[in-house]
Parts: sequence; structure tokens; C-alpha cells
Amino acid sequence: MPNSIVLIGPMAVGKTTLGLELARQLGRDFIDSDQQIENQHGKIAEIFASRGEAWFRQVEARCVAQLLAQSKPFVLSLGGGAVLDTGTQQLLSAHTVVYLSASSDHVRARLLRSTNRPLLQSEDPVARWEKLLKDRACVYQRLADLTLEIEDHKASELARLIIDQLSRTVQGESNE
Ligand SMILES: Nc1ncnc2c1ncn2[C@@H]1O[C@H](COP(=O)(O)OP(=O)(O)OP(=O)(O)O)[C@@H](O)[C@H]1O
Ligand SMILES: O=C(O)C1=C[C@@H](O)[C@@H](O)[C@H](O)C1
Ligand SMILES: [Mg+2]
Repeated sequence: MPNSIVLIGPMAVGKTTLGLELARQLGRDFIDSDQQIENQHGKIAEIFASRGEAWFRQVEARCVAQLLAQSKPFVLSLGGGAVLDTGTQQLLSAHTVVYLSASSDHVRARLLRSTNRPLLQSEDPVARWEKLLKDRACVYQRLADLTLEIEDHKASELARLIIDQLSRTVQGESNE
């Protein structure tokens, strides 16, 4: 797996948690785009409140482009909406993209206990999450080299599954 592995998917599916575990199992560096933006510009909820979503998206696209320009392969977890940027979509084609897919049932408890996601500030965060997923699912699917249903697996098991499935793909390609 010579290029970077990029985890995409909707909020709360476990991109950050699993990305860290995947990087640990592969002995690679790990970076999370939301964390990177927060280190540079402060809390995402405050950015949305003070500068608006459009400004956040510009910063996010620039941050992701800088990260993907690194020559050493690493594991990158993207914010849930980062894939909407067409420049980011183009850059992702040079990397291995893993879509973490989930039904709302599998993330319901996580959504209900979180208070820091500006796009889910609503009386019904689960319905908001479902609507965002409906709008974005085709983008996630189109960009993905591998799609993984998180179901009730532990992060360590999901990381192992990703490594196994990606190694099989690489093996298959070298046998062609
Ligand atoms: N496989 C798992 N099993 C149980 N809990 C998990 C698993 N993966 C993540 N979690 C928990 O779910 C919550 C959301 O996980 P995480 O922050 O990794 O998701 P995310 O996709 O990065 O979300 P965000 O859109 O906010 O970036 C966290 O509390 C995390 O501990
Ligand atoms: O799905 C989204 O649009 C977002 C997801 C989070 O990771 C953050 O990037 C932010 O809250 C926006
Ligand atoms: Mg995250």
C-alpha cells in the first residue's frame, strides 16, 4: 500500500478512532483533518458560529490539500463533509480511500451524546444525520476504493479488516 489511506464517511462512524488504530497497526503517522483545523483555527463549532460554513470549507480544502501533498504515506481521517470539495475529490484519486458506512441505528447513541457537531444542532440530530447521509452517500460511494460496514465491530477489528482487504486487492493487482 504505497499511497496514503484516507478514511471518509459521515459524522460519528469512527473515522478518527479507527484512523488512529489503523495507523498504529500499520506503523504509519496519523492525521485527522478536523483536529488539524482545530489546532490552527480553534474549535470547529466556534468557526461555524463566527465565520460560517463556507469559510470553514475553504480552510478545510486547503488543509486537506496540504496534508495530501506529503510524500510519506500516512493515514488521514477526513471531516464528514470534506469530500464535497471537487479539488479534494480529484486529489483523493491518487490515494486509497476507505468509506466507513453505517446505518443510523449503529451511530444513534453516539449522535445523541455528542454536542459539538454544528451541523447536528437540531431537535432531532439523528434525522439531520440521515438527511446529510442521503445527500452525500453517492459521493462517498463514488470515491471509495473500499467500503466497510462498521456494524458493531471494535475499532481494532475494523482496522484489521481494512488491512486484510486492501492487502488482498494489492495482491490481486500484482497477480494480473
Ligand atoms: N468501533 C467502535 N466501537 C465503539 N465505539 C466507537 C467505535 N468507533 C468510534 N467509536 C466511538 O464513537 C464516537 C465517534 O467516533 P469518532 O470521533 O472516531 O467518529 P468520527 O467519524 O471521527 O466523527 P466526526 O464526524 O465527529 O469526526 C466516539 O465516542 C468513539 O469513541
Ligand atoms: O459532516 C460534516 O459536514 C462535518 C463533519 C465534521 O467532521 C466536521 O468537519 C464538521 O462538523 C462538519
Ligand atoms: Mg473525527
